Amino acid sequence: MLTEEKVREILGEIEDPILHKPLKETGGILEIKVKEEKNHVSVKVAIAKTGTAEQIQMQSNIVNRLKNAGAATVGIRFAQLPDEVIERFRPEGIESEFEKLLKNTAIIAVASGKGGVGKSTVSVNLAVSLARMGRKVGLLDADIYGFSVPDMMGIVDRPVVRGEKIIPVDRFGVKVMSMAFFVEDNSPVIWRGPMLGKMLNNFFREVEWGDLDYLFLDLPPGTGDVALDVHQMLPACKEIIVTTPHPTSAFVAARAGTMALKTNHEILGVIENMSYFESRTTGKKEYVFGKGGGKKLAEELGVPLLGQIPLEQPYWDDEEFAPSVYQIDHPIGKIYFKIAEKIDDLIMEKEKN
Ligand SMILES: Nc1ncnc2c1ncn2[C@@H]1O[C@H](COP(=O)(O)OP(=O)(O)OP(=O)(O)O)[C@@H](O)[C@H]1O
Repeated sequence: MLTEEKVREILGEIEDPILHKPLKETGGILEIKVKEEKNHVSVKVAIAKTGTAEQIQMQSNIVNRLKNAGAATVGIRFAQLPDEVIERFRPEGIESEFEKLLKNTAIIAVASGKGGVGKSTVSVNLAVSLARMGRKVGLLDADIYGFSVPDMMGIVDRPVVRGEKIIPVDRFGVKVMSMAFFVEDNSPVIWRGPMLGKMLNNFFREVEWGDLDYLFLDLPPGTGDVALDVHQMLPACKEIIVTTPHPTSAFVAARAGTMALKTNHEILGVIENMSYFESRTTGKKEYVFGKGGGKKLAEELGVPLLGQIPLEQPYWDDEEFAPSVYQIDHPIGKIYFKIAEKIDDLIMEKEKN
């Protein structure tokens, strides 16, 4: 008759197929139950990667060994080891999904000083424009309290969970993840700093982003905890600063820029939003929110002014309703496309050097 101790001893010697360490070292034995009357053993083990061919091999190895030791029947459940355990045991040369993402993807945080200047609108439209160019693009709505990306893109679907990973929602060819997907009925998120950092971490590590050329992060406005977390978590992250032409907006945005520079993050450039209103009938431009804020900010930070976006709403399209996505043939859609091309050139240039 098999005892729990004996089962533990047998399982303990079996190696995690990815980490090549025995389960007794990885802490991968989660549960052992022995039903004496039926001589049935059921176990739950955690391994570095579930759903692989190696898991199936390991499963038959466990069954064989336990049956050889006297079990009549064996039941096995698999779970995923926590990321921190995997990191501790990861053999040299094997990259985590997160490391791969950091290495192969241009991560671009879109920041602003003041709220309401159009940071989310800019993030969404840059992501969509790069996807229109044929790039593989992700967009993480890191504005955890003030999430708005899914609504702006007209997303009604919710992400699905596959294995241990969350699959982002695809919209206009962009893989989107947002806190909005995890709260009900637009209720407020009432969290403190550390929880926000943890959520951000989950968004990077537990979302199946796949291969991406670009991952845009729509940061919360200002220089708070989340912006700081992003800078610390993603050392290679680049930044785009959004401002309106108003001097105050540019003055406050400069602080977000300074924060990026102080934490050694490169700023790709400045985008001035709500730059002017252009009359359809006369073609006359009116500088409703003042003039020159974007140019001044770009000069101050020593970076290019990537573009100026006038005031206008997208065309409303009943079939593909997305309140803040400018169509490809919309005058503003064309401006975004040009800015996206500039960003792509800048990134390609840097890759070459
Ligand atoms: N160029 C534009 N023309 C007209 N409306 C615009 C333009 N850009 C943004 N808006 C509108 O301005 C409002 C604020 O934009 P958005 O939510 O993108 O700003 P934000 O800086 O991300 O705000 P928050 O601080 O809430 O994150 C939205 O209603 C948006 O539709």
